[in-house]
Amino acid sequence: MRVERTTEQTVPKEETVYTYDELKQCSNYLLERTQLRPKIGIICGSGLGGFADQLSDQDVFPYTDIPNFPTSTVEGHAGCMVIGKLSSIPVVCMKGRFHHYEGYPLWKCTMAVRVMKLMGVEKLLLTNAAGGVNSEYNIGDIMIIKDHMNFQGFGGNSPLFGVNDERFGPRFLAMNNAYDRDLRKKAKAIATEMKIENVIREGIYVMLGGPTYETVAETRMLQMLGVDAVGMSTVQEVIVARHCNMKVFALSLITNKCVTEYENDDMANHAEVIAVANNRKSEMEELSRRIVITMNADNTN
Ligand SMILES: O=P(O)(O)O[C@H]1O[C@H](CO)[C@@H](O)[C@H]1O
Ligand code: HPA
Repeated sequence: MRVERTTEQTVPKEETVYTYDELKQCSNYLLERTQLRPKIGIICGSGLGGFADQLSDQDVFPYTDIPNFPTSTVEGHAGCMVIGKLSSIPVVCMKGRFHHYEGYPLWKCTMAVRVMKLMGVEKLLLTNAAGGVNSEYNIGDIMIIKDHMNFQGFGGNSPLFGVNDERFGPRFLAMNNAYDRDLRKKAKAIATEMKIENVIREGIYVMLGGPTYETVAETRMLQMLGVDAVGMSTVQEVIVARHCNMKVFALSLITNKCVTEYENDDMANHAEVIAVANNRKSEMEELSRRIVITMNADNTN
């Protein structure tokens, strides 16, 4: 089902998943318009798209120009693909991701990961803004994602639902070590070099459907389950990236503390999420830059 918006109404329509050829059309469109051949892909979280501005020799493609592409509708997600060089390394960067709550099915939210794969991308760096569930986490902490809980999967939804196309990957997929152990270890060493180890955490991310933030009862449940941070993205992209055998590394910026007391009137809000992302911009960008250099130097697969 797809949700198609008109000015007055929301009309659900039948829709089938992208074919291999449709995704190939997208990757061909991009490859025909850039000299660069990136092997590293980046997906930027809410308010974190400024990362793409660091790239030199940029070729910029608004999603609205790329054939078959969805559009970004959320503030803090500019909605373009930037191909350029980061410290001389060719990369392709999504400045704006697609979320399930925007009305896109999970297979549609993740289509750009497969487009990147068809372009030749082998490694994926993802960032997101997330709420701190772990009571020891502070606003502005940067969490290296160690693992996730796929709540959509528990509920019977997956970006891999439907007929499996073996050209992308296998029908059944192991998900241990989804967030590459070696890259996580190296990222911690980089954080120490940068002298930001005091704000670095490593933990478990969960994606809920949104767009509501969590109730007190939901946050308490997540704490009991061992969740450290909660957001509304990333998990589906990681599943699709692992399905096509990309190496994955991901960072959550803790933009707010989830409320666990009924007497607490703090209200999570997107303006605060964007503001915190803006404040931590330089650390997130420098850490990500150094991780890209590390990913580029790593020849294992
Ligand atoms: O995960 P990203 O895209 O960073 O965005 C996060 O911020 C928004 C909520 O403020 C949600 O979309 C949540 O997922
Ligand atoms: N909950 C869910 N998603 C989020 C949050 C949150 O508290 N903060 C940023 N994205």
